[in-house]
Amino acid sequence: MDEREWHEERARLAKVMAELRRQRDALLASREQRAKAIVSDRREMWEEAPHAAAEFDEVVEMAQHVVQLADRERDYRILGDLLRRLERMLHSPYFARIDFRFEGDTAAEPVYIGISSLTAEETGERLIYDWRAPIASMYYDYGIGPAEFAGPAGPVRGELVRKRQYKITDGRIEWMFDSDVGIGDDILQWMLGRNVDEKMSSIVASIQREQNQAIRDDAHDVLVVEGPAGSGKTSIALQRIAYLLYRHRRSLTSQNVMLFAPNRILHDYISNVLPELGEENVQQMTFHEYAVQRLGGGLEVEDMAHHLEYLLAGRRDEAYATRLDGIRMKFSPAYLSLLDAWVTACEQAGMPFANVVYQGSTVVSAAELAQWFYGKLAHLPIHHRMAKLREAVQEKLARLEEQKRRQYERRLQRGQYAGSDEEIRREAEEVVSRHFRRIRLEVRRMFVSLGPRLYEQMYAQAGILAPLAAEAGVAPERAEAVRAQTLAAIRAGRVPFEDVAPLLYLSARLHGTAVNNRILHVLVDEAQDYTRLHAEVLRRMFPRARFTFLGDPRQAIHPLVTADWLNDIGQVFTGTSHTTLHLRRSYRSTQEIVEFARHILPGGREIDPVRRGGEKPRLVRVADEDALVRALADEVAHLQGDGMRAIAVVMRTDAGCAGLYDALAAALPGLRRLTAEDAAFHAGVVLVPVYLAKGLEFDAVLVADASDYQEEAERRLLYTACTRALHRLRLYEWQGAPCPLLAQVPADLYEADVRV
Ligand SMILES: Nc1ncnc2c1ncn2[C@@H]1O[C@H](COP(=O)(O)OP(=O)(O)OP(=O)(O)O)[C@@H](O)[C@H]1O
Repeated sequence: MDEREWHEERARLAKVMAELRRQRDALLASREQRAKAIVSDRREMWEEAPHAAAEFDEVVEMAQHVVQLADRERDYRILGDLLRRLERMLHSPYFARIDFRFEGDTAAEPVYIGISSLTAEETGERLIYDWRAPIASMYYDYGIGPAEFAGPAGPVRGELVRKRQYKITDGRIEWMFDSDVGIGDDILQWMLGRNVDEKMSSIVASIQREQNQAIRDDAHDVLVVEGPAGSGKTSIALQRIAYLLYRHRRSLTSQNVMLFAPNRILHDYISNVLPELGEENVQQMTFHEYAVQRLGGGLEVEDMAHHLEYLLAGRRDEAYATRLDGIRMKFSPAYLSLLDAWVTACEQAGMPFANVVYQGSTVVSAAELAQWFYGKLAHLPIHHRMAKLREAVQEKLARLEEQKRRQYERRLQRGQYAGSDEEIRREAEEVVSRHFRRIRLEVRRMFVSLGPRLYEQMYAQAGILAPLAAEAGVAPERAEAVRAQTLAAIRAGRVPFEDVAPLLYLSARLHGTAVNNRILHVLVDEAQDYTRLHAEVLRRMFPRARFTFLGDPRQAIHPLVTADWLNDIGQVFTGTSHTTLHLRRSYRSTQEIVEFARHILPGGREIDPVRRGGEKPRLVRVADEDALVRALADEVAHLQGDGMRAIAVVMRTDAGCAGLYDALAAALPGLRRLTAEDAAFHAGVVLVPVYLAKGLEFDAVLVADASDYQEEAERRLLYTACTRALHRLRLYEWQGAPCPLLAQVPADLYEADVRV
């Protein structure tokens, strides 16, 4: 790039910076004025607040004051948001420019692209386009040559004649260069060569074409994004949220979007991306948190982490074997039919209603509920019946409350209570409505508990699992053992992981519709760890939502979960428009790490690493635990010397981490152990079980117990562990106990080392 171009670009940047500063200063002044007005409004309001016996006019005036104050406060907040956006732009106003020649024109127009748009106030000139604007999509989708974007009246065609990328920091151009294909690999290399930060960053400056398609898909109700480890699925989820919030800004706010991720650590790790993009964080949940919320208190619901720990580290006894048989049956497609059949049966008879009892007396009896349910409501579908039943109970309670209130009022009037009629009425109302609030809570509890009771009732039927057993390859008598085990758990108030989705499904069938109408878009990251039943539950619980599922079947860490339903999404979301996008490239790890990791999996060869060279992974053999600890400590020191900050010692289980922690912490002061109870990501040196490391990334990964991955079902687990690494990967085996899952990895893909 020649000096003249540098000069022009610097001059343009100076013009943009001057406009940004002008707008910032104007905003600051206007905000200050508003702040003063708010303070004086508040003071005036308190000083002139009408006294208790105020005239009607005074009260009306006061109410107007309150509304005006609320308006001013809202404006003040909006100004604050705008100001934050301008401050961010003052730091780095744009990251790219495309020059586009509209069809029929002779000259090309430069289009500068940044996190937000900017228009010059005096001239109306558009100085920067938001990366989400339709015209900006050409930056991601095309190289030099013919290009088009979606205009309001159809495609707008023309030619891209230049594509330029910038790195601007604190209003200074650090570098810029032109590229003629996609987004220059140089930039990508530069972005990927960095070290892991405390939190994930946005990727707007280098979104790749295949990713852009996923981010901007707006034509489908259900979108599935499948791609290998490090292909940017989590990044896509977040930039897609930002895109949807922009595109539908009149009808969609952050309150209407829900993001499911596997654990709180990951939630914390990604929590900066949306604010960085100028958007508020959306609602984030784990499926477990959602289940606890839906199923009400009083039940002990097992989460994924504790469940996996049990599967991987639990004692292999009779109970363990029974549980495994149970999981096989409960994850099979036929289980859904069994649950449906049970609901159908209960539509005819046997719904497990309970008496609603308050202070020893029955307010609504189970028999009465059943009479309504199977009587005048019998013609309705079950969830309508349930809604009507609730209404009927509410009405009955309202009548009862009125009756009680009158009774109580009469008692007060007859008694010693000294007060005006009005005071007596108010006193009676207060006391009685306090009681009825509690009764209503009891009613709510009874309805919420119907799901678990229905499930328990199903498991109380001998032979109920028999039809499933054959399909899941489980002997009939084993099915009875599963039944007894599940029944005992549910009766003890425990909900094992494999029963959580079924239970929620039953609840959804019962209470279905009226829930979560506010949520209009649900995104599910790490979708490969969900079963079809999970998806059925989500569909029913968010009836107005569109869905985005992002996952990688090769990283399904549950040994018995196969996310086949993701390939058959139309079966779950019948009657919706849906599509699946496949990503091929992997951005996280060096080429050497991807090469190594993909040999762990059958069929892993299709993964296309972005060409970024590094060191070969190293396989280290150690004699005993002392040698392991020494080798790990030396390696960490060495990696830190090379500038790596985020280093994970990954083990198969939490029990493994607990066993190694004391010895390793003595050799590595500052080591942190991450457990399922943690809610924050730390970019230092951590000891972590693999199922908690999923979704995260580290500069270097040290798989401390490679010898322990012995079973075929654990391939995906080992693959997931290895693919957390950006730059360096080390695996440690016991001498004489090689990991059979590494047998197919060609010897020239790693370096072998022996430490004794
Ligand atoms: N287009 C891109 N430009 C720059 N960096 C990218 C791009 N796409 C992905 N990355 C980076 O690659 C890494 C992996 O991305 P991300 O975590 O979103 O992938 P993933 O598919 O969710 O991975 P996994 O399935 O292994 O959890 C992140 O550091 C992300 O910032």
